[in-house]
Amino acid sequence: MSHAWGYSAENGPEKWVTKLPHRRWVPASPPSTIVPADASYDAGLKPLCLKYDAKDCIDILNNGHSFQVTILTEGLQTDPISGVYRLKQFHFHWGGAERSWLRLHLVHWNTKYPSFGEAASKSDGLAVVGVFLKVNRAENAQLQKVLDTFDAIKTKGTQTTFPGFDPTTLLPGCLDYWTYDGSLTTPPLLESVTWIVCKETISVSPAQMASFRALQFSGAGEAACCMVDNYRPPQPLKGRAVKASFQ
Ligand SMILES: NS(=O)(=O)c1ccc2oc(=S)[nH]c2c1
Ligand SMILES: [Zn+2]
Repeated sequence: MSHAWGYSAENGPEKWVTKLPHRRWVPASPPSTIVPADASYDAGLKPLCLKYDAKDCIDILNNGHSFQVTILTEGLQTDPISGVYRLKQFHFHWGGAERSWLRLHLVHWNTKYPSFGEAASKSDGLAVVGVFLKVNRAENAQLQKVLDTFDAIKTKGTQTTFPGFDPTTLLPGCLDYWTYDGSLTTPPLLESVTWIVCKETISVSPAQMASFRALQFSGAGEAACCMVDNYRPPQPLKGRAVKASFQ
């Protein structure tokens, strides 16, 4: 596997900061769990309104860290921060003791900037909607459409078309959320993310969790390395305020 960043002991989160020599500190990315008592209700926060049109769904790619679905559609219409954000891609992270959790990240960029790349370097450039997924008996039928592509994207660098998928089908029914400023959870760890984390979770079955863990970090022809624990461990809030859209 390449010496680039990853999630192993050799190239994992403890080593990432060494790859960012210009950084004297490790930017705080979102804590993996939010302590509701630490959040303060903000009546000024707008309802989370997510509208995506599946007609421009592009493809699904195993990028060696996770898999990512790229969709070119309208994104957040209104949001806790001003401006219109466009969905760029969504992906997942998964792991934990007893293989117990997954995180969905819907990545949006502020269209006041000319591109995602430009936006990613600006403090108000990105908005990532996070949804926690819990493993229990229930199976999410819409999510299964994503998992049905896994045979075609088993190894790093493989991709396949993924037409007509609407990511809103993966969202919980209630869109109450917490929001706070943070960073990307993977290199380059840019501090350009407004995190918007849904209070409600969605469920996946153990069989669906096993499908995620059967993907591989490794490329075809390399020693197989299962894609597991592809997440950055929880980071301290470092004094960042967490606001809640609900009481
Ligand atoms: N995991 S995440 O913080 O949502 C996220 C979103 C977009 C990204 O683009 C690069 S490059 N790294 C990224 C990490
Ligand atoms: Zn992510």
